[in-house]
Amino acid sequence: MVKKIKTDHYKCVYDKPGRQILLLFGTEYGFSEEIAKKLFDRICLLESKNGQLPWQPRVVNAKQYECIDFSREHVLFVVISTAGDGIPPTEARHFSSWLLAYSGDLSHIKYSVLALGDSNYPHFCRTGITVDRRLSELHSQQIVPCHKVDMEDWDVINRWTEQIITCLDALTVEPCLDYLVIRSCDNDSTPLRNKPFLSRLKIKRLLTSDKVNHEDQKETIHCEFDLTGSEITWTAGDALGIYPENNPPEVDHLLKALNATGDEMVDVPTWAYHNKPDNQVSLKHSLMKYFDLKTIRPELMLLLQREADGTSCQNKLDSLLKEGLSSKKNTFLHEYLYEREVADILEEFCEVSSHLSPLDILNQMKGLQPRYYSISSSPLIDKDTCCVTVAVVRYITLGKPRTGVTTTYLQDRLTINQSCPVFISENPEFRLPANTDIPMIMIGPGTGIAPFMAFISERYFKKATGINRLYFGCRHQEGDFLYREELEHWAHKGFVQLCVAFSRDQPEKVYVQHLIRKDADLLWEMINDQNAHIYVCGDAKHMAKDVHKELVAILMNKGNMTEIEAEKFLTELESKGCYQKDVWVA
Ligand SMILES: Cc1cc2nc3c(=O)[nH]c(=O)nc-3n(C[C@H](O)[C@H](O)[C@H](O)COP(=O)(O)O)c2cc1C
Repeated sequence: MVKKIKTDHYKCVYDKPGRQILLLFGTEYGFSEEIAKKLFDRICLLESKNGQLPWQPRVVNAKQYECIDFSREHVLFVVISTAGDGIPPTEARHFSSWLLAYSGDLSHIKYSVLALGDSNYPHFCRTGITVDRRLSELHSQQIVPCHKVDMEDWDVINRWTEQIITCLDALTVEPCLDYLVIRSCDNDSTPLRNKPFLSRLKIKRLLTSDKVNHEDQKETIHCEFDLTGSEITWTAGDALGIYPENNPPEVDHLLKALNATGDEMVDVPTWAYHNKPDNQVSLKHSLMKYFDLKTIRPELMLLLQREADGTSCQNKLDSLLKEGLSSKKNTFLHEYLYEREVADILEEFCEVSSHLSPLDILNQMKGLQPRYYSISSSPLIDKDTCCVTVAVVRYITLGKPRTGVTTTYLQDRLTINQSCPVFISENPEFRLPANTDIPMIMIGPGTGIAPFMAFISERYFKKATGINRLYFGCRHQEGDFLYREELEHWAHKGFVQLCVAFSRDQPEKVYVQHLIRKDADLLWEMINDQNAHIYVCGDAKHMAKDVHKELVAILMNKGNMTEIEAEKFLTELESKGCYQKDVWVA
């Protein structure tokens, strides 16, 4: 059986005049690209009315914005996410800076922006909002209001898409011959998300103890990747993107649920790294490398529902989908999906899924995305070795053991001297102070310690004289005190002021924010008199918020500020780069 799945028709070249549309995406994790391509497909389905020439959508990655002649573009749809602590995705940063600095007239452009984000982060959808505002300042005409998407809220995405489709119906655009040639400017040799470097795993070591037997024992590893021969450069504070492979028994399980052998040949999907057009691989290979077996897209449920007419699955599917696809409005569906993987769903609704072809199902599956880990080593010390700190994810849902894809790939499957695709994700808003005398307050519990290992080793290497005060937190002193030896060595030398919160070694929980509260006088002096830089790394949802609250309390109590003044003070520190965060939502 040889069938096509999603050939790369997105790279099409138009050789006849038409009405052109630019679909520009800026992505860190691939979702913006997926939506831009969906909009492309939707536009392609539009029929021309009254003898008008067809629409000619072109999907372009914002990293290639230099190929675009904006004076020749008339219809622009931007799909862009926000990354880091409210910054544009790595590959869209030059575009974003260019747009902010551009002072020409873009009044001929009709546009709309879809801003992707996650409301758990303080700067929700900041990049999309900024792009929307800037286009409006440059006198472009907004034809559909900017929509903000909270995580994967398909209700909002579909609403935006449909508004665009309706708008296009009434839009008059002068047809012309397409000028856009993308490939000519895609000559950057630096390994990036879609062009990773195959890096050898040199060292892997367990950072947590396998001797003590706590019930809540963590499993965290340190991995060292060899970058020799790559053109990769990085700065302390950046992250390493790693492409994992799925677990073979889980792939076999899914193949069984798909009624496939795995030997069927399929096209390499369009999002695959090292994508060669018209390349074919076995279905098993494709599932190993390119598909997310864990996340169930609501579209898969819709597909099953469409096919469920008259079967015993119909009621269940109808009730799951009754409130729509939105994660906000249909928590019932999303909680249900959260506990399951693709194979579970296919098995549960096998009466329907057994009538679908593997390709029907594959076309509703999410692409396997790279995962990002803050780099825990400094390039000044060894530019060819890039280290990461990874907490291995294992959990149980519905009585079945589940695993995090990349974390167990690194721990259980990738062996020493084997290679995997990696690339750098820059984090320009998380940087050491240029002046080595500046004191630093670093707050990084758990794997949040990673970039501080890079920061401290770099400052140690440079013989920096500024104070390095580190707040680290873990569950148990004997168990998950990550990099204990290195940290205690630096502390012993007086280079690091080490403050550790062991949350579960006593009846009452102690976290980093509690230590910060106790050090209020000292921290106020460091911030107010010594212009210390504050760094926070780790969980955005709880830890970073609690630490922020504690900093506000210090400014109020020790600096006699009102809450509003304290918040303003921290915002100013943030805008001067003196309060930086590298946070994530687990
Ligand atoms: C490390 C990290 C940082 C993020 N920072 C923000 C943020 O500051 N503001 C926001 O609204 N969303 C933030 N997000 C959420 C992403 O914007 C959201 O997941 C989006 O759907 C990703 O789209 P993409 O795959 O096209 O990059 C962050 C996500 C991650 C993993």
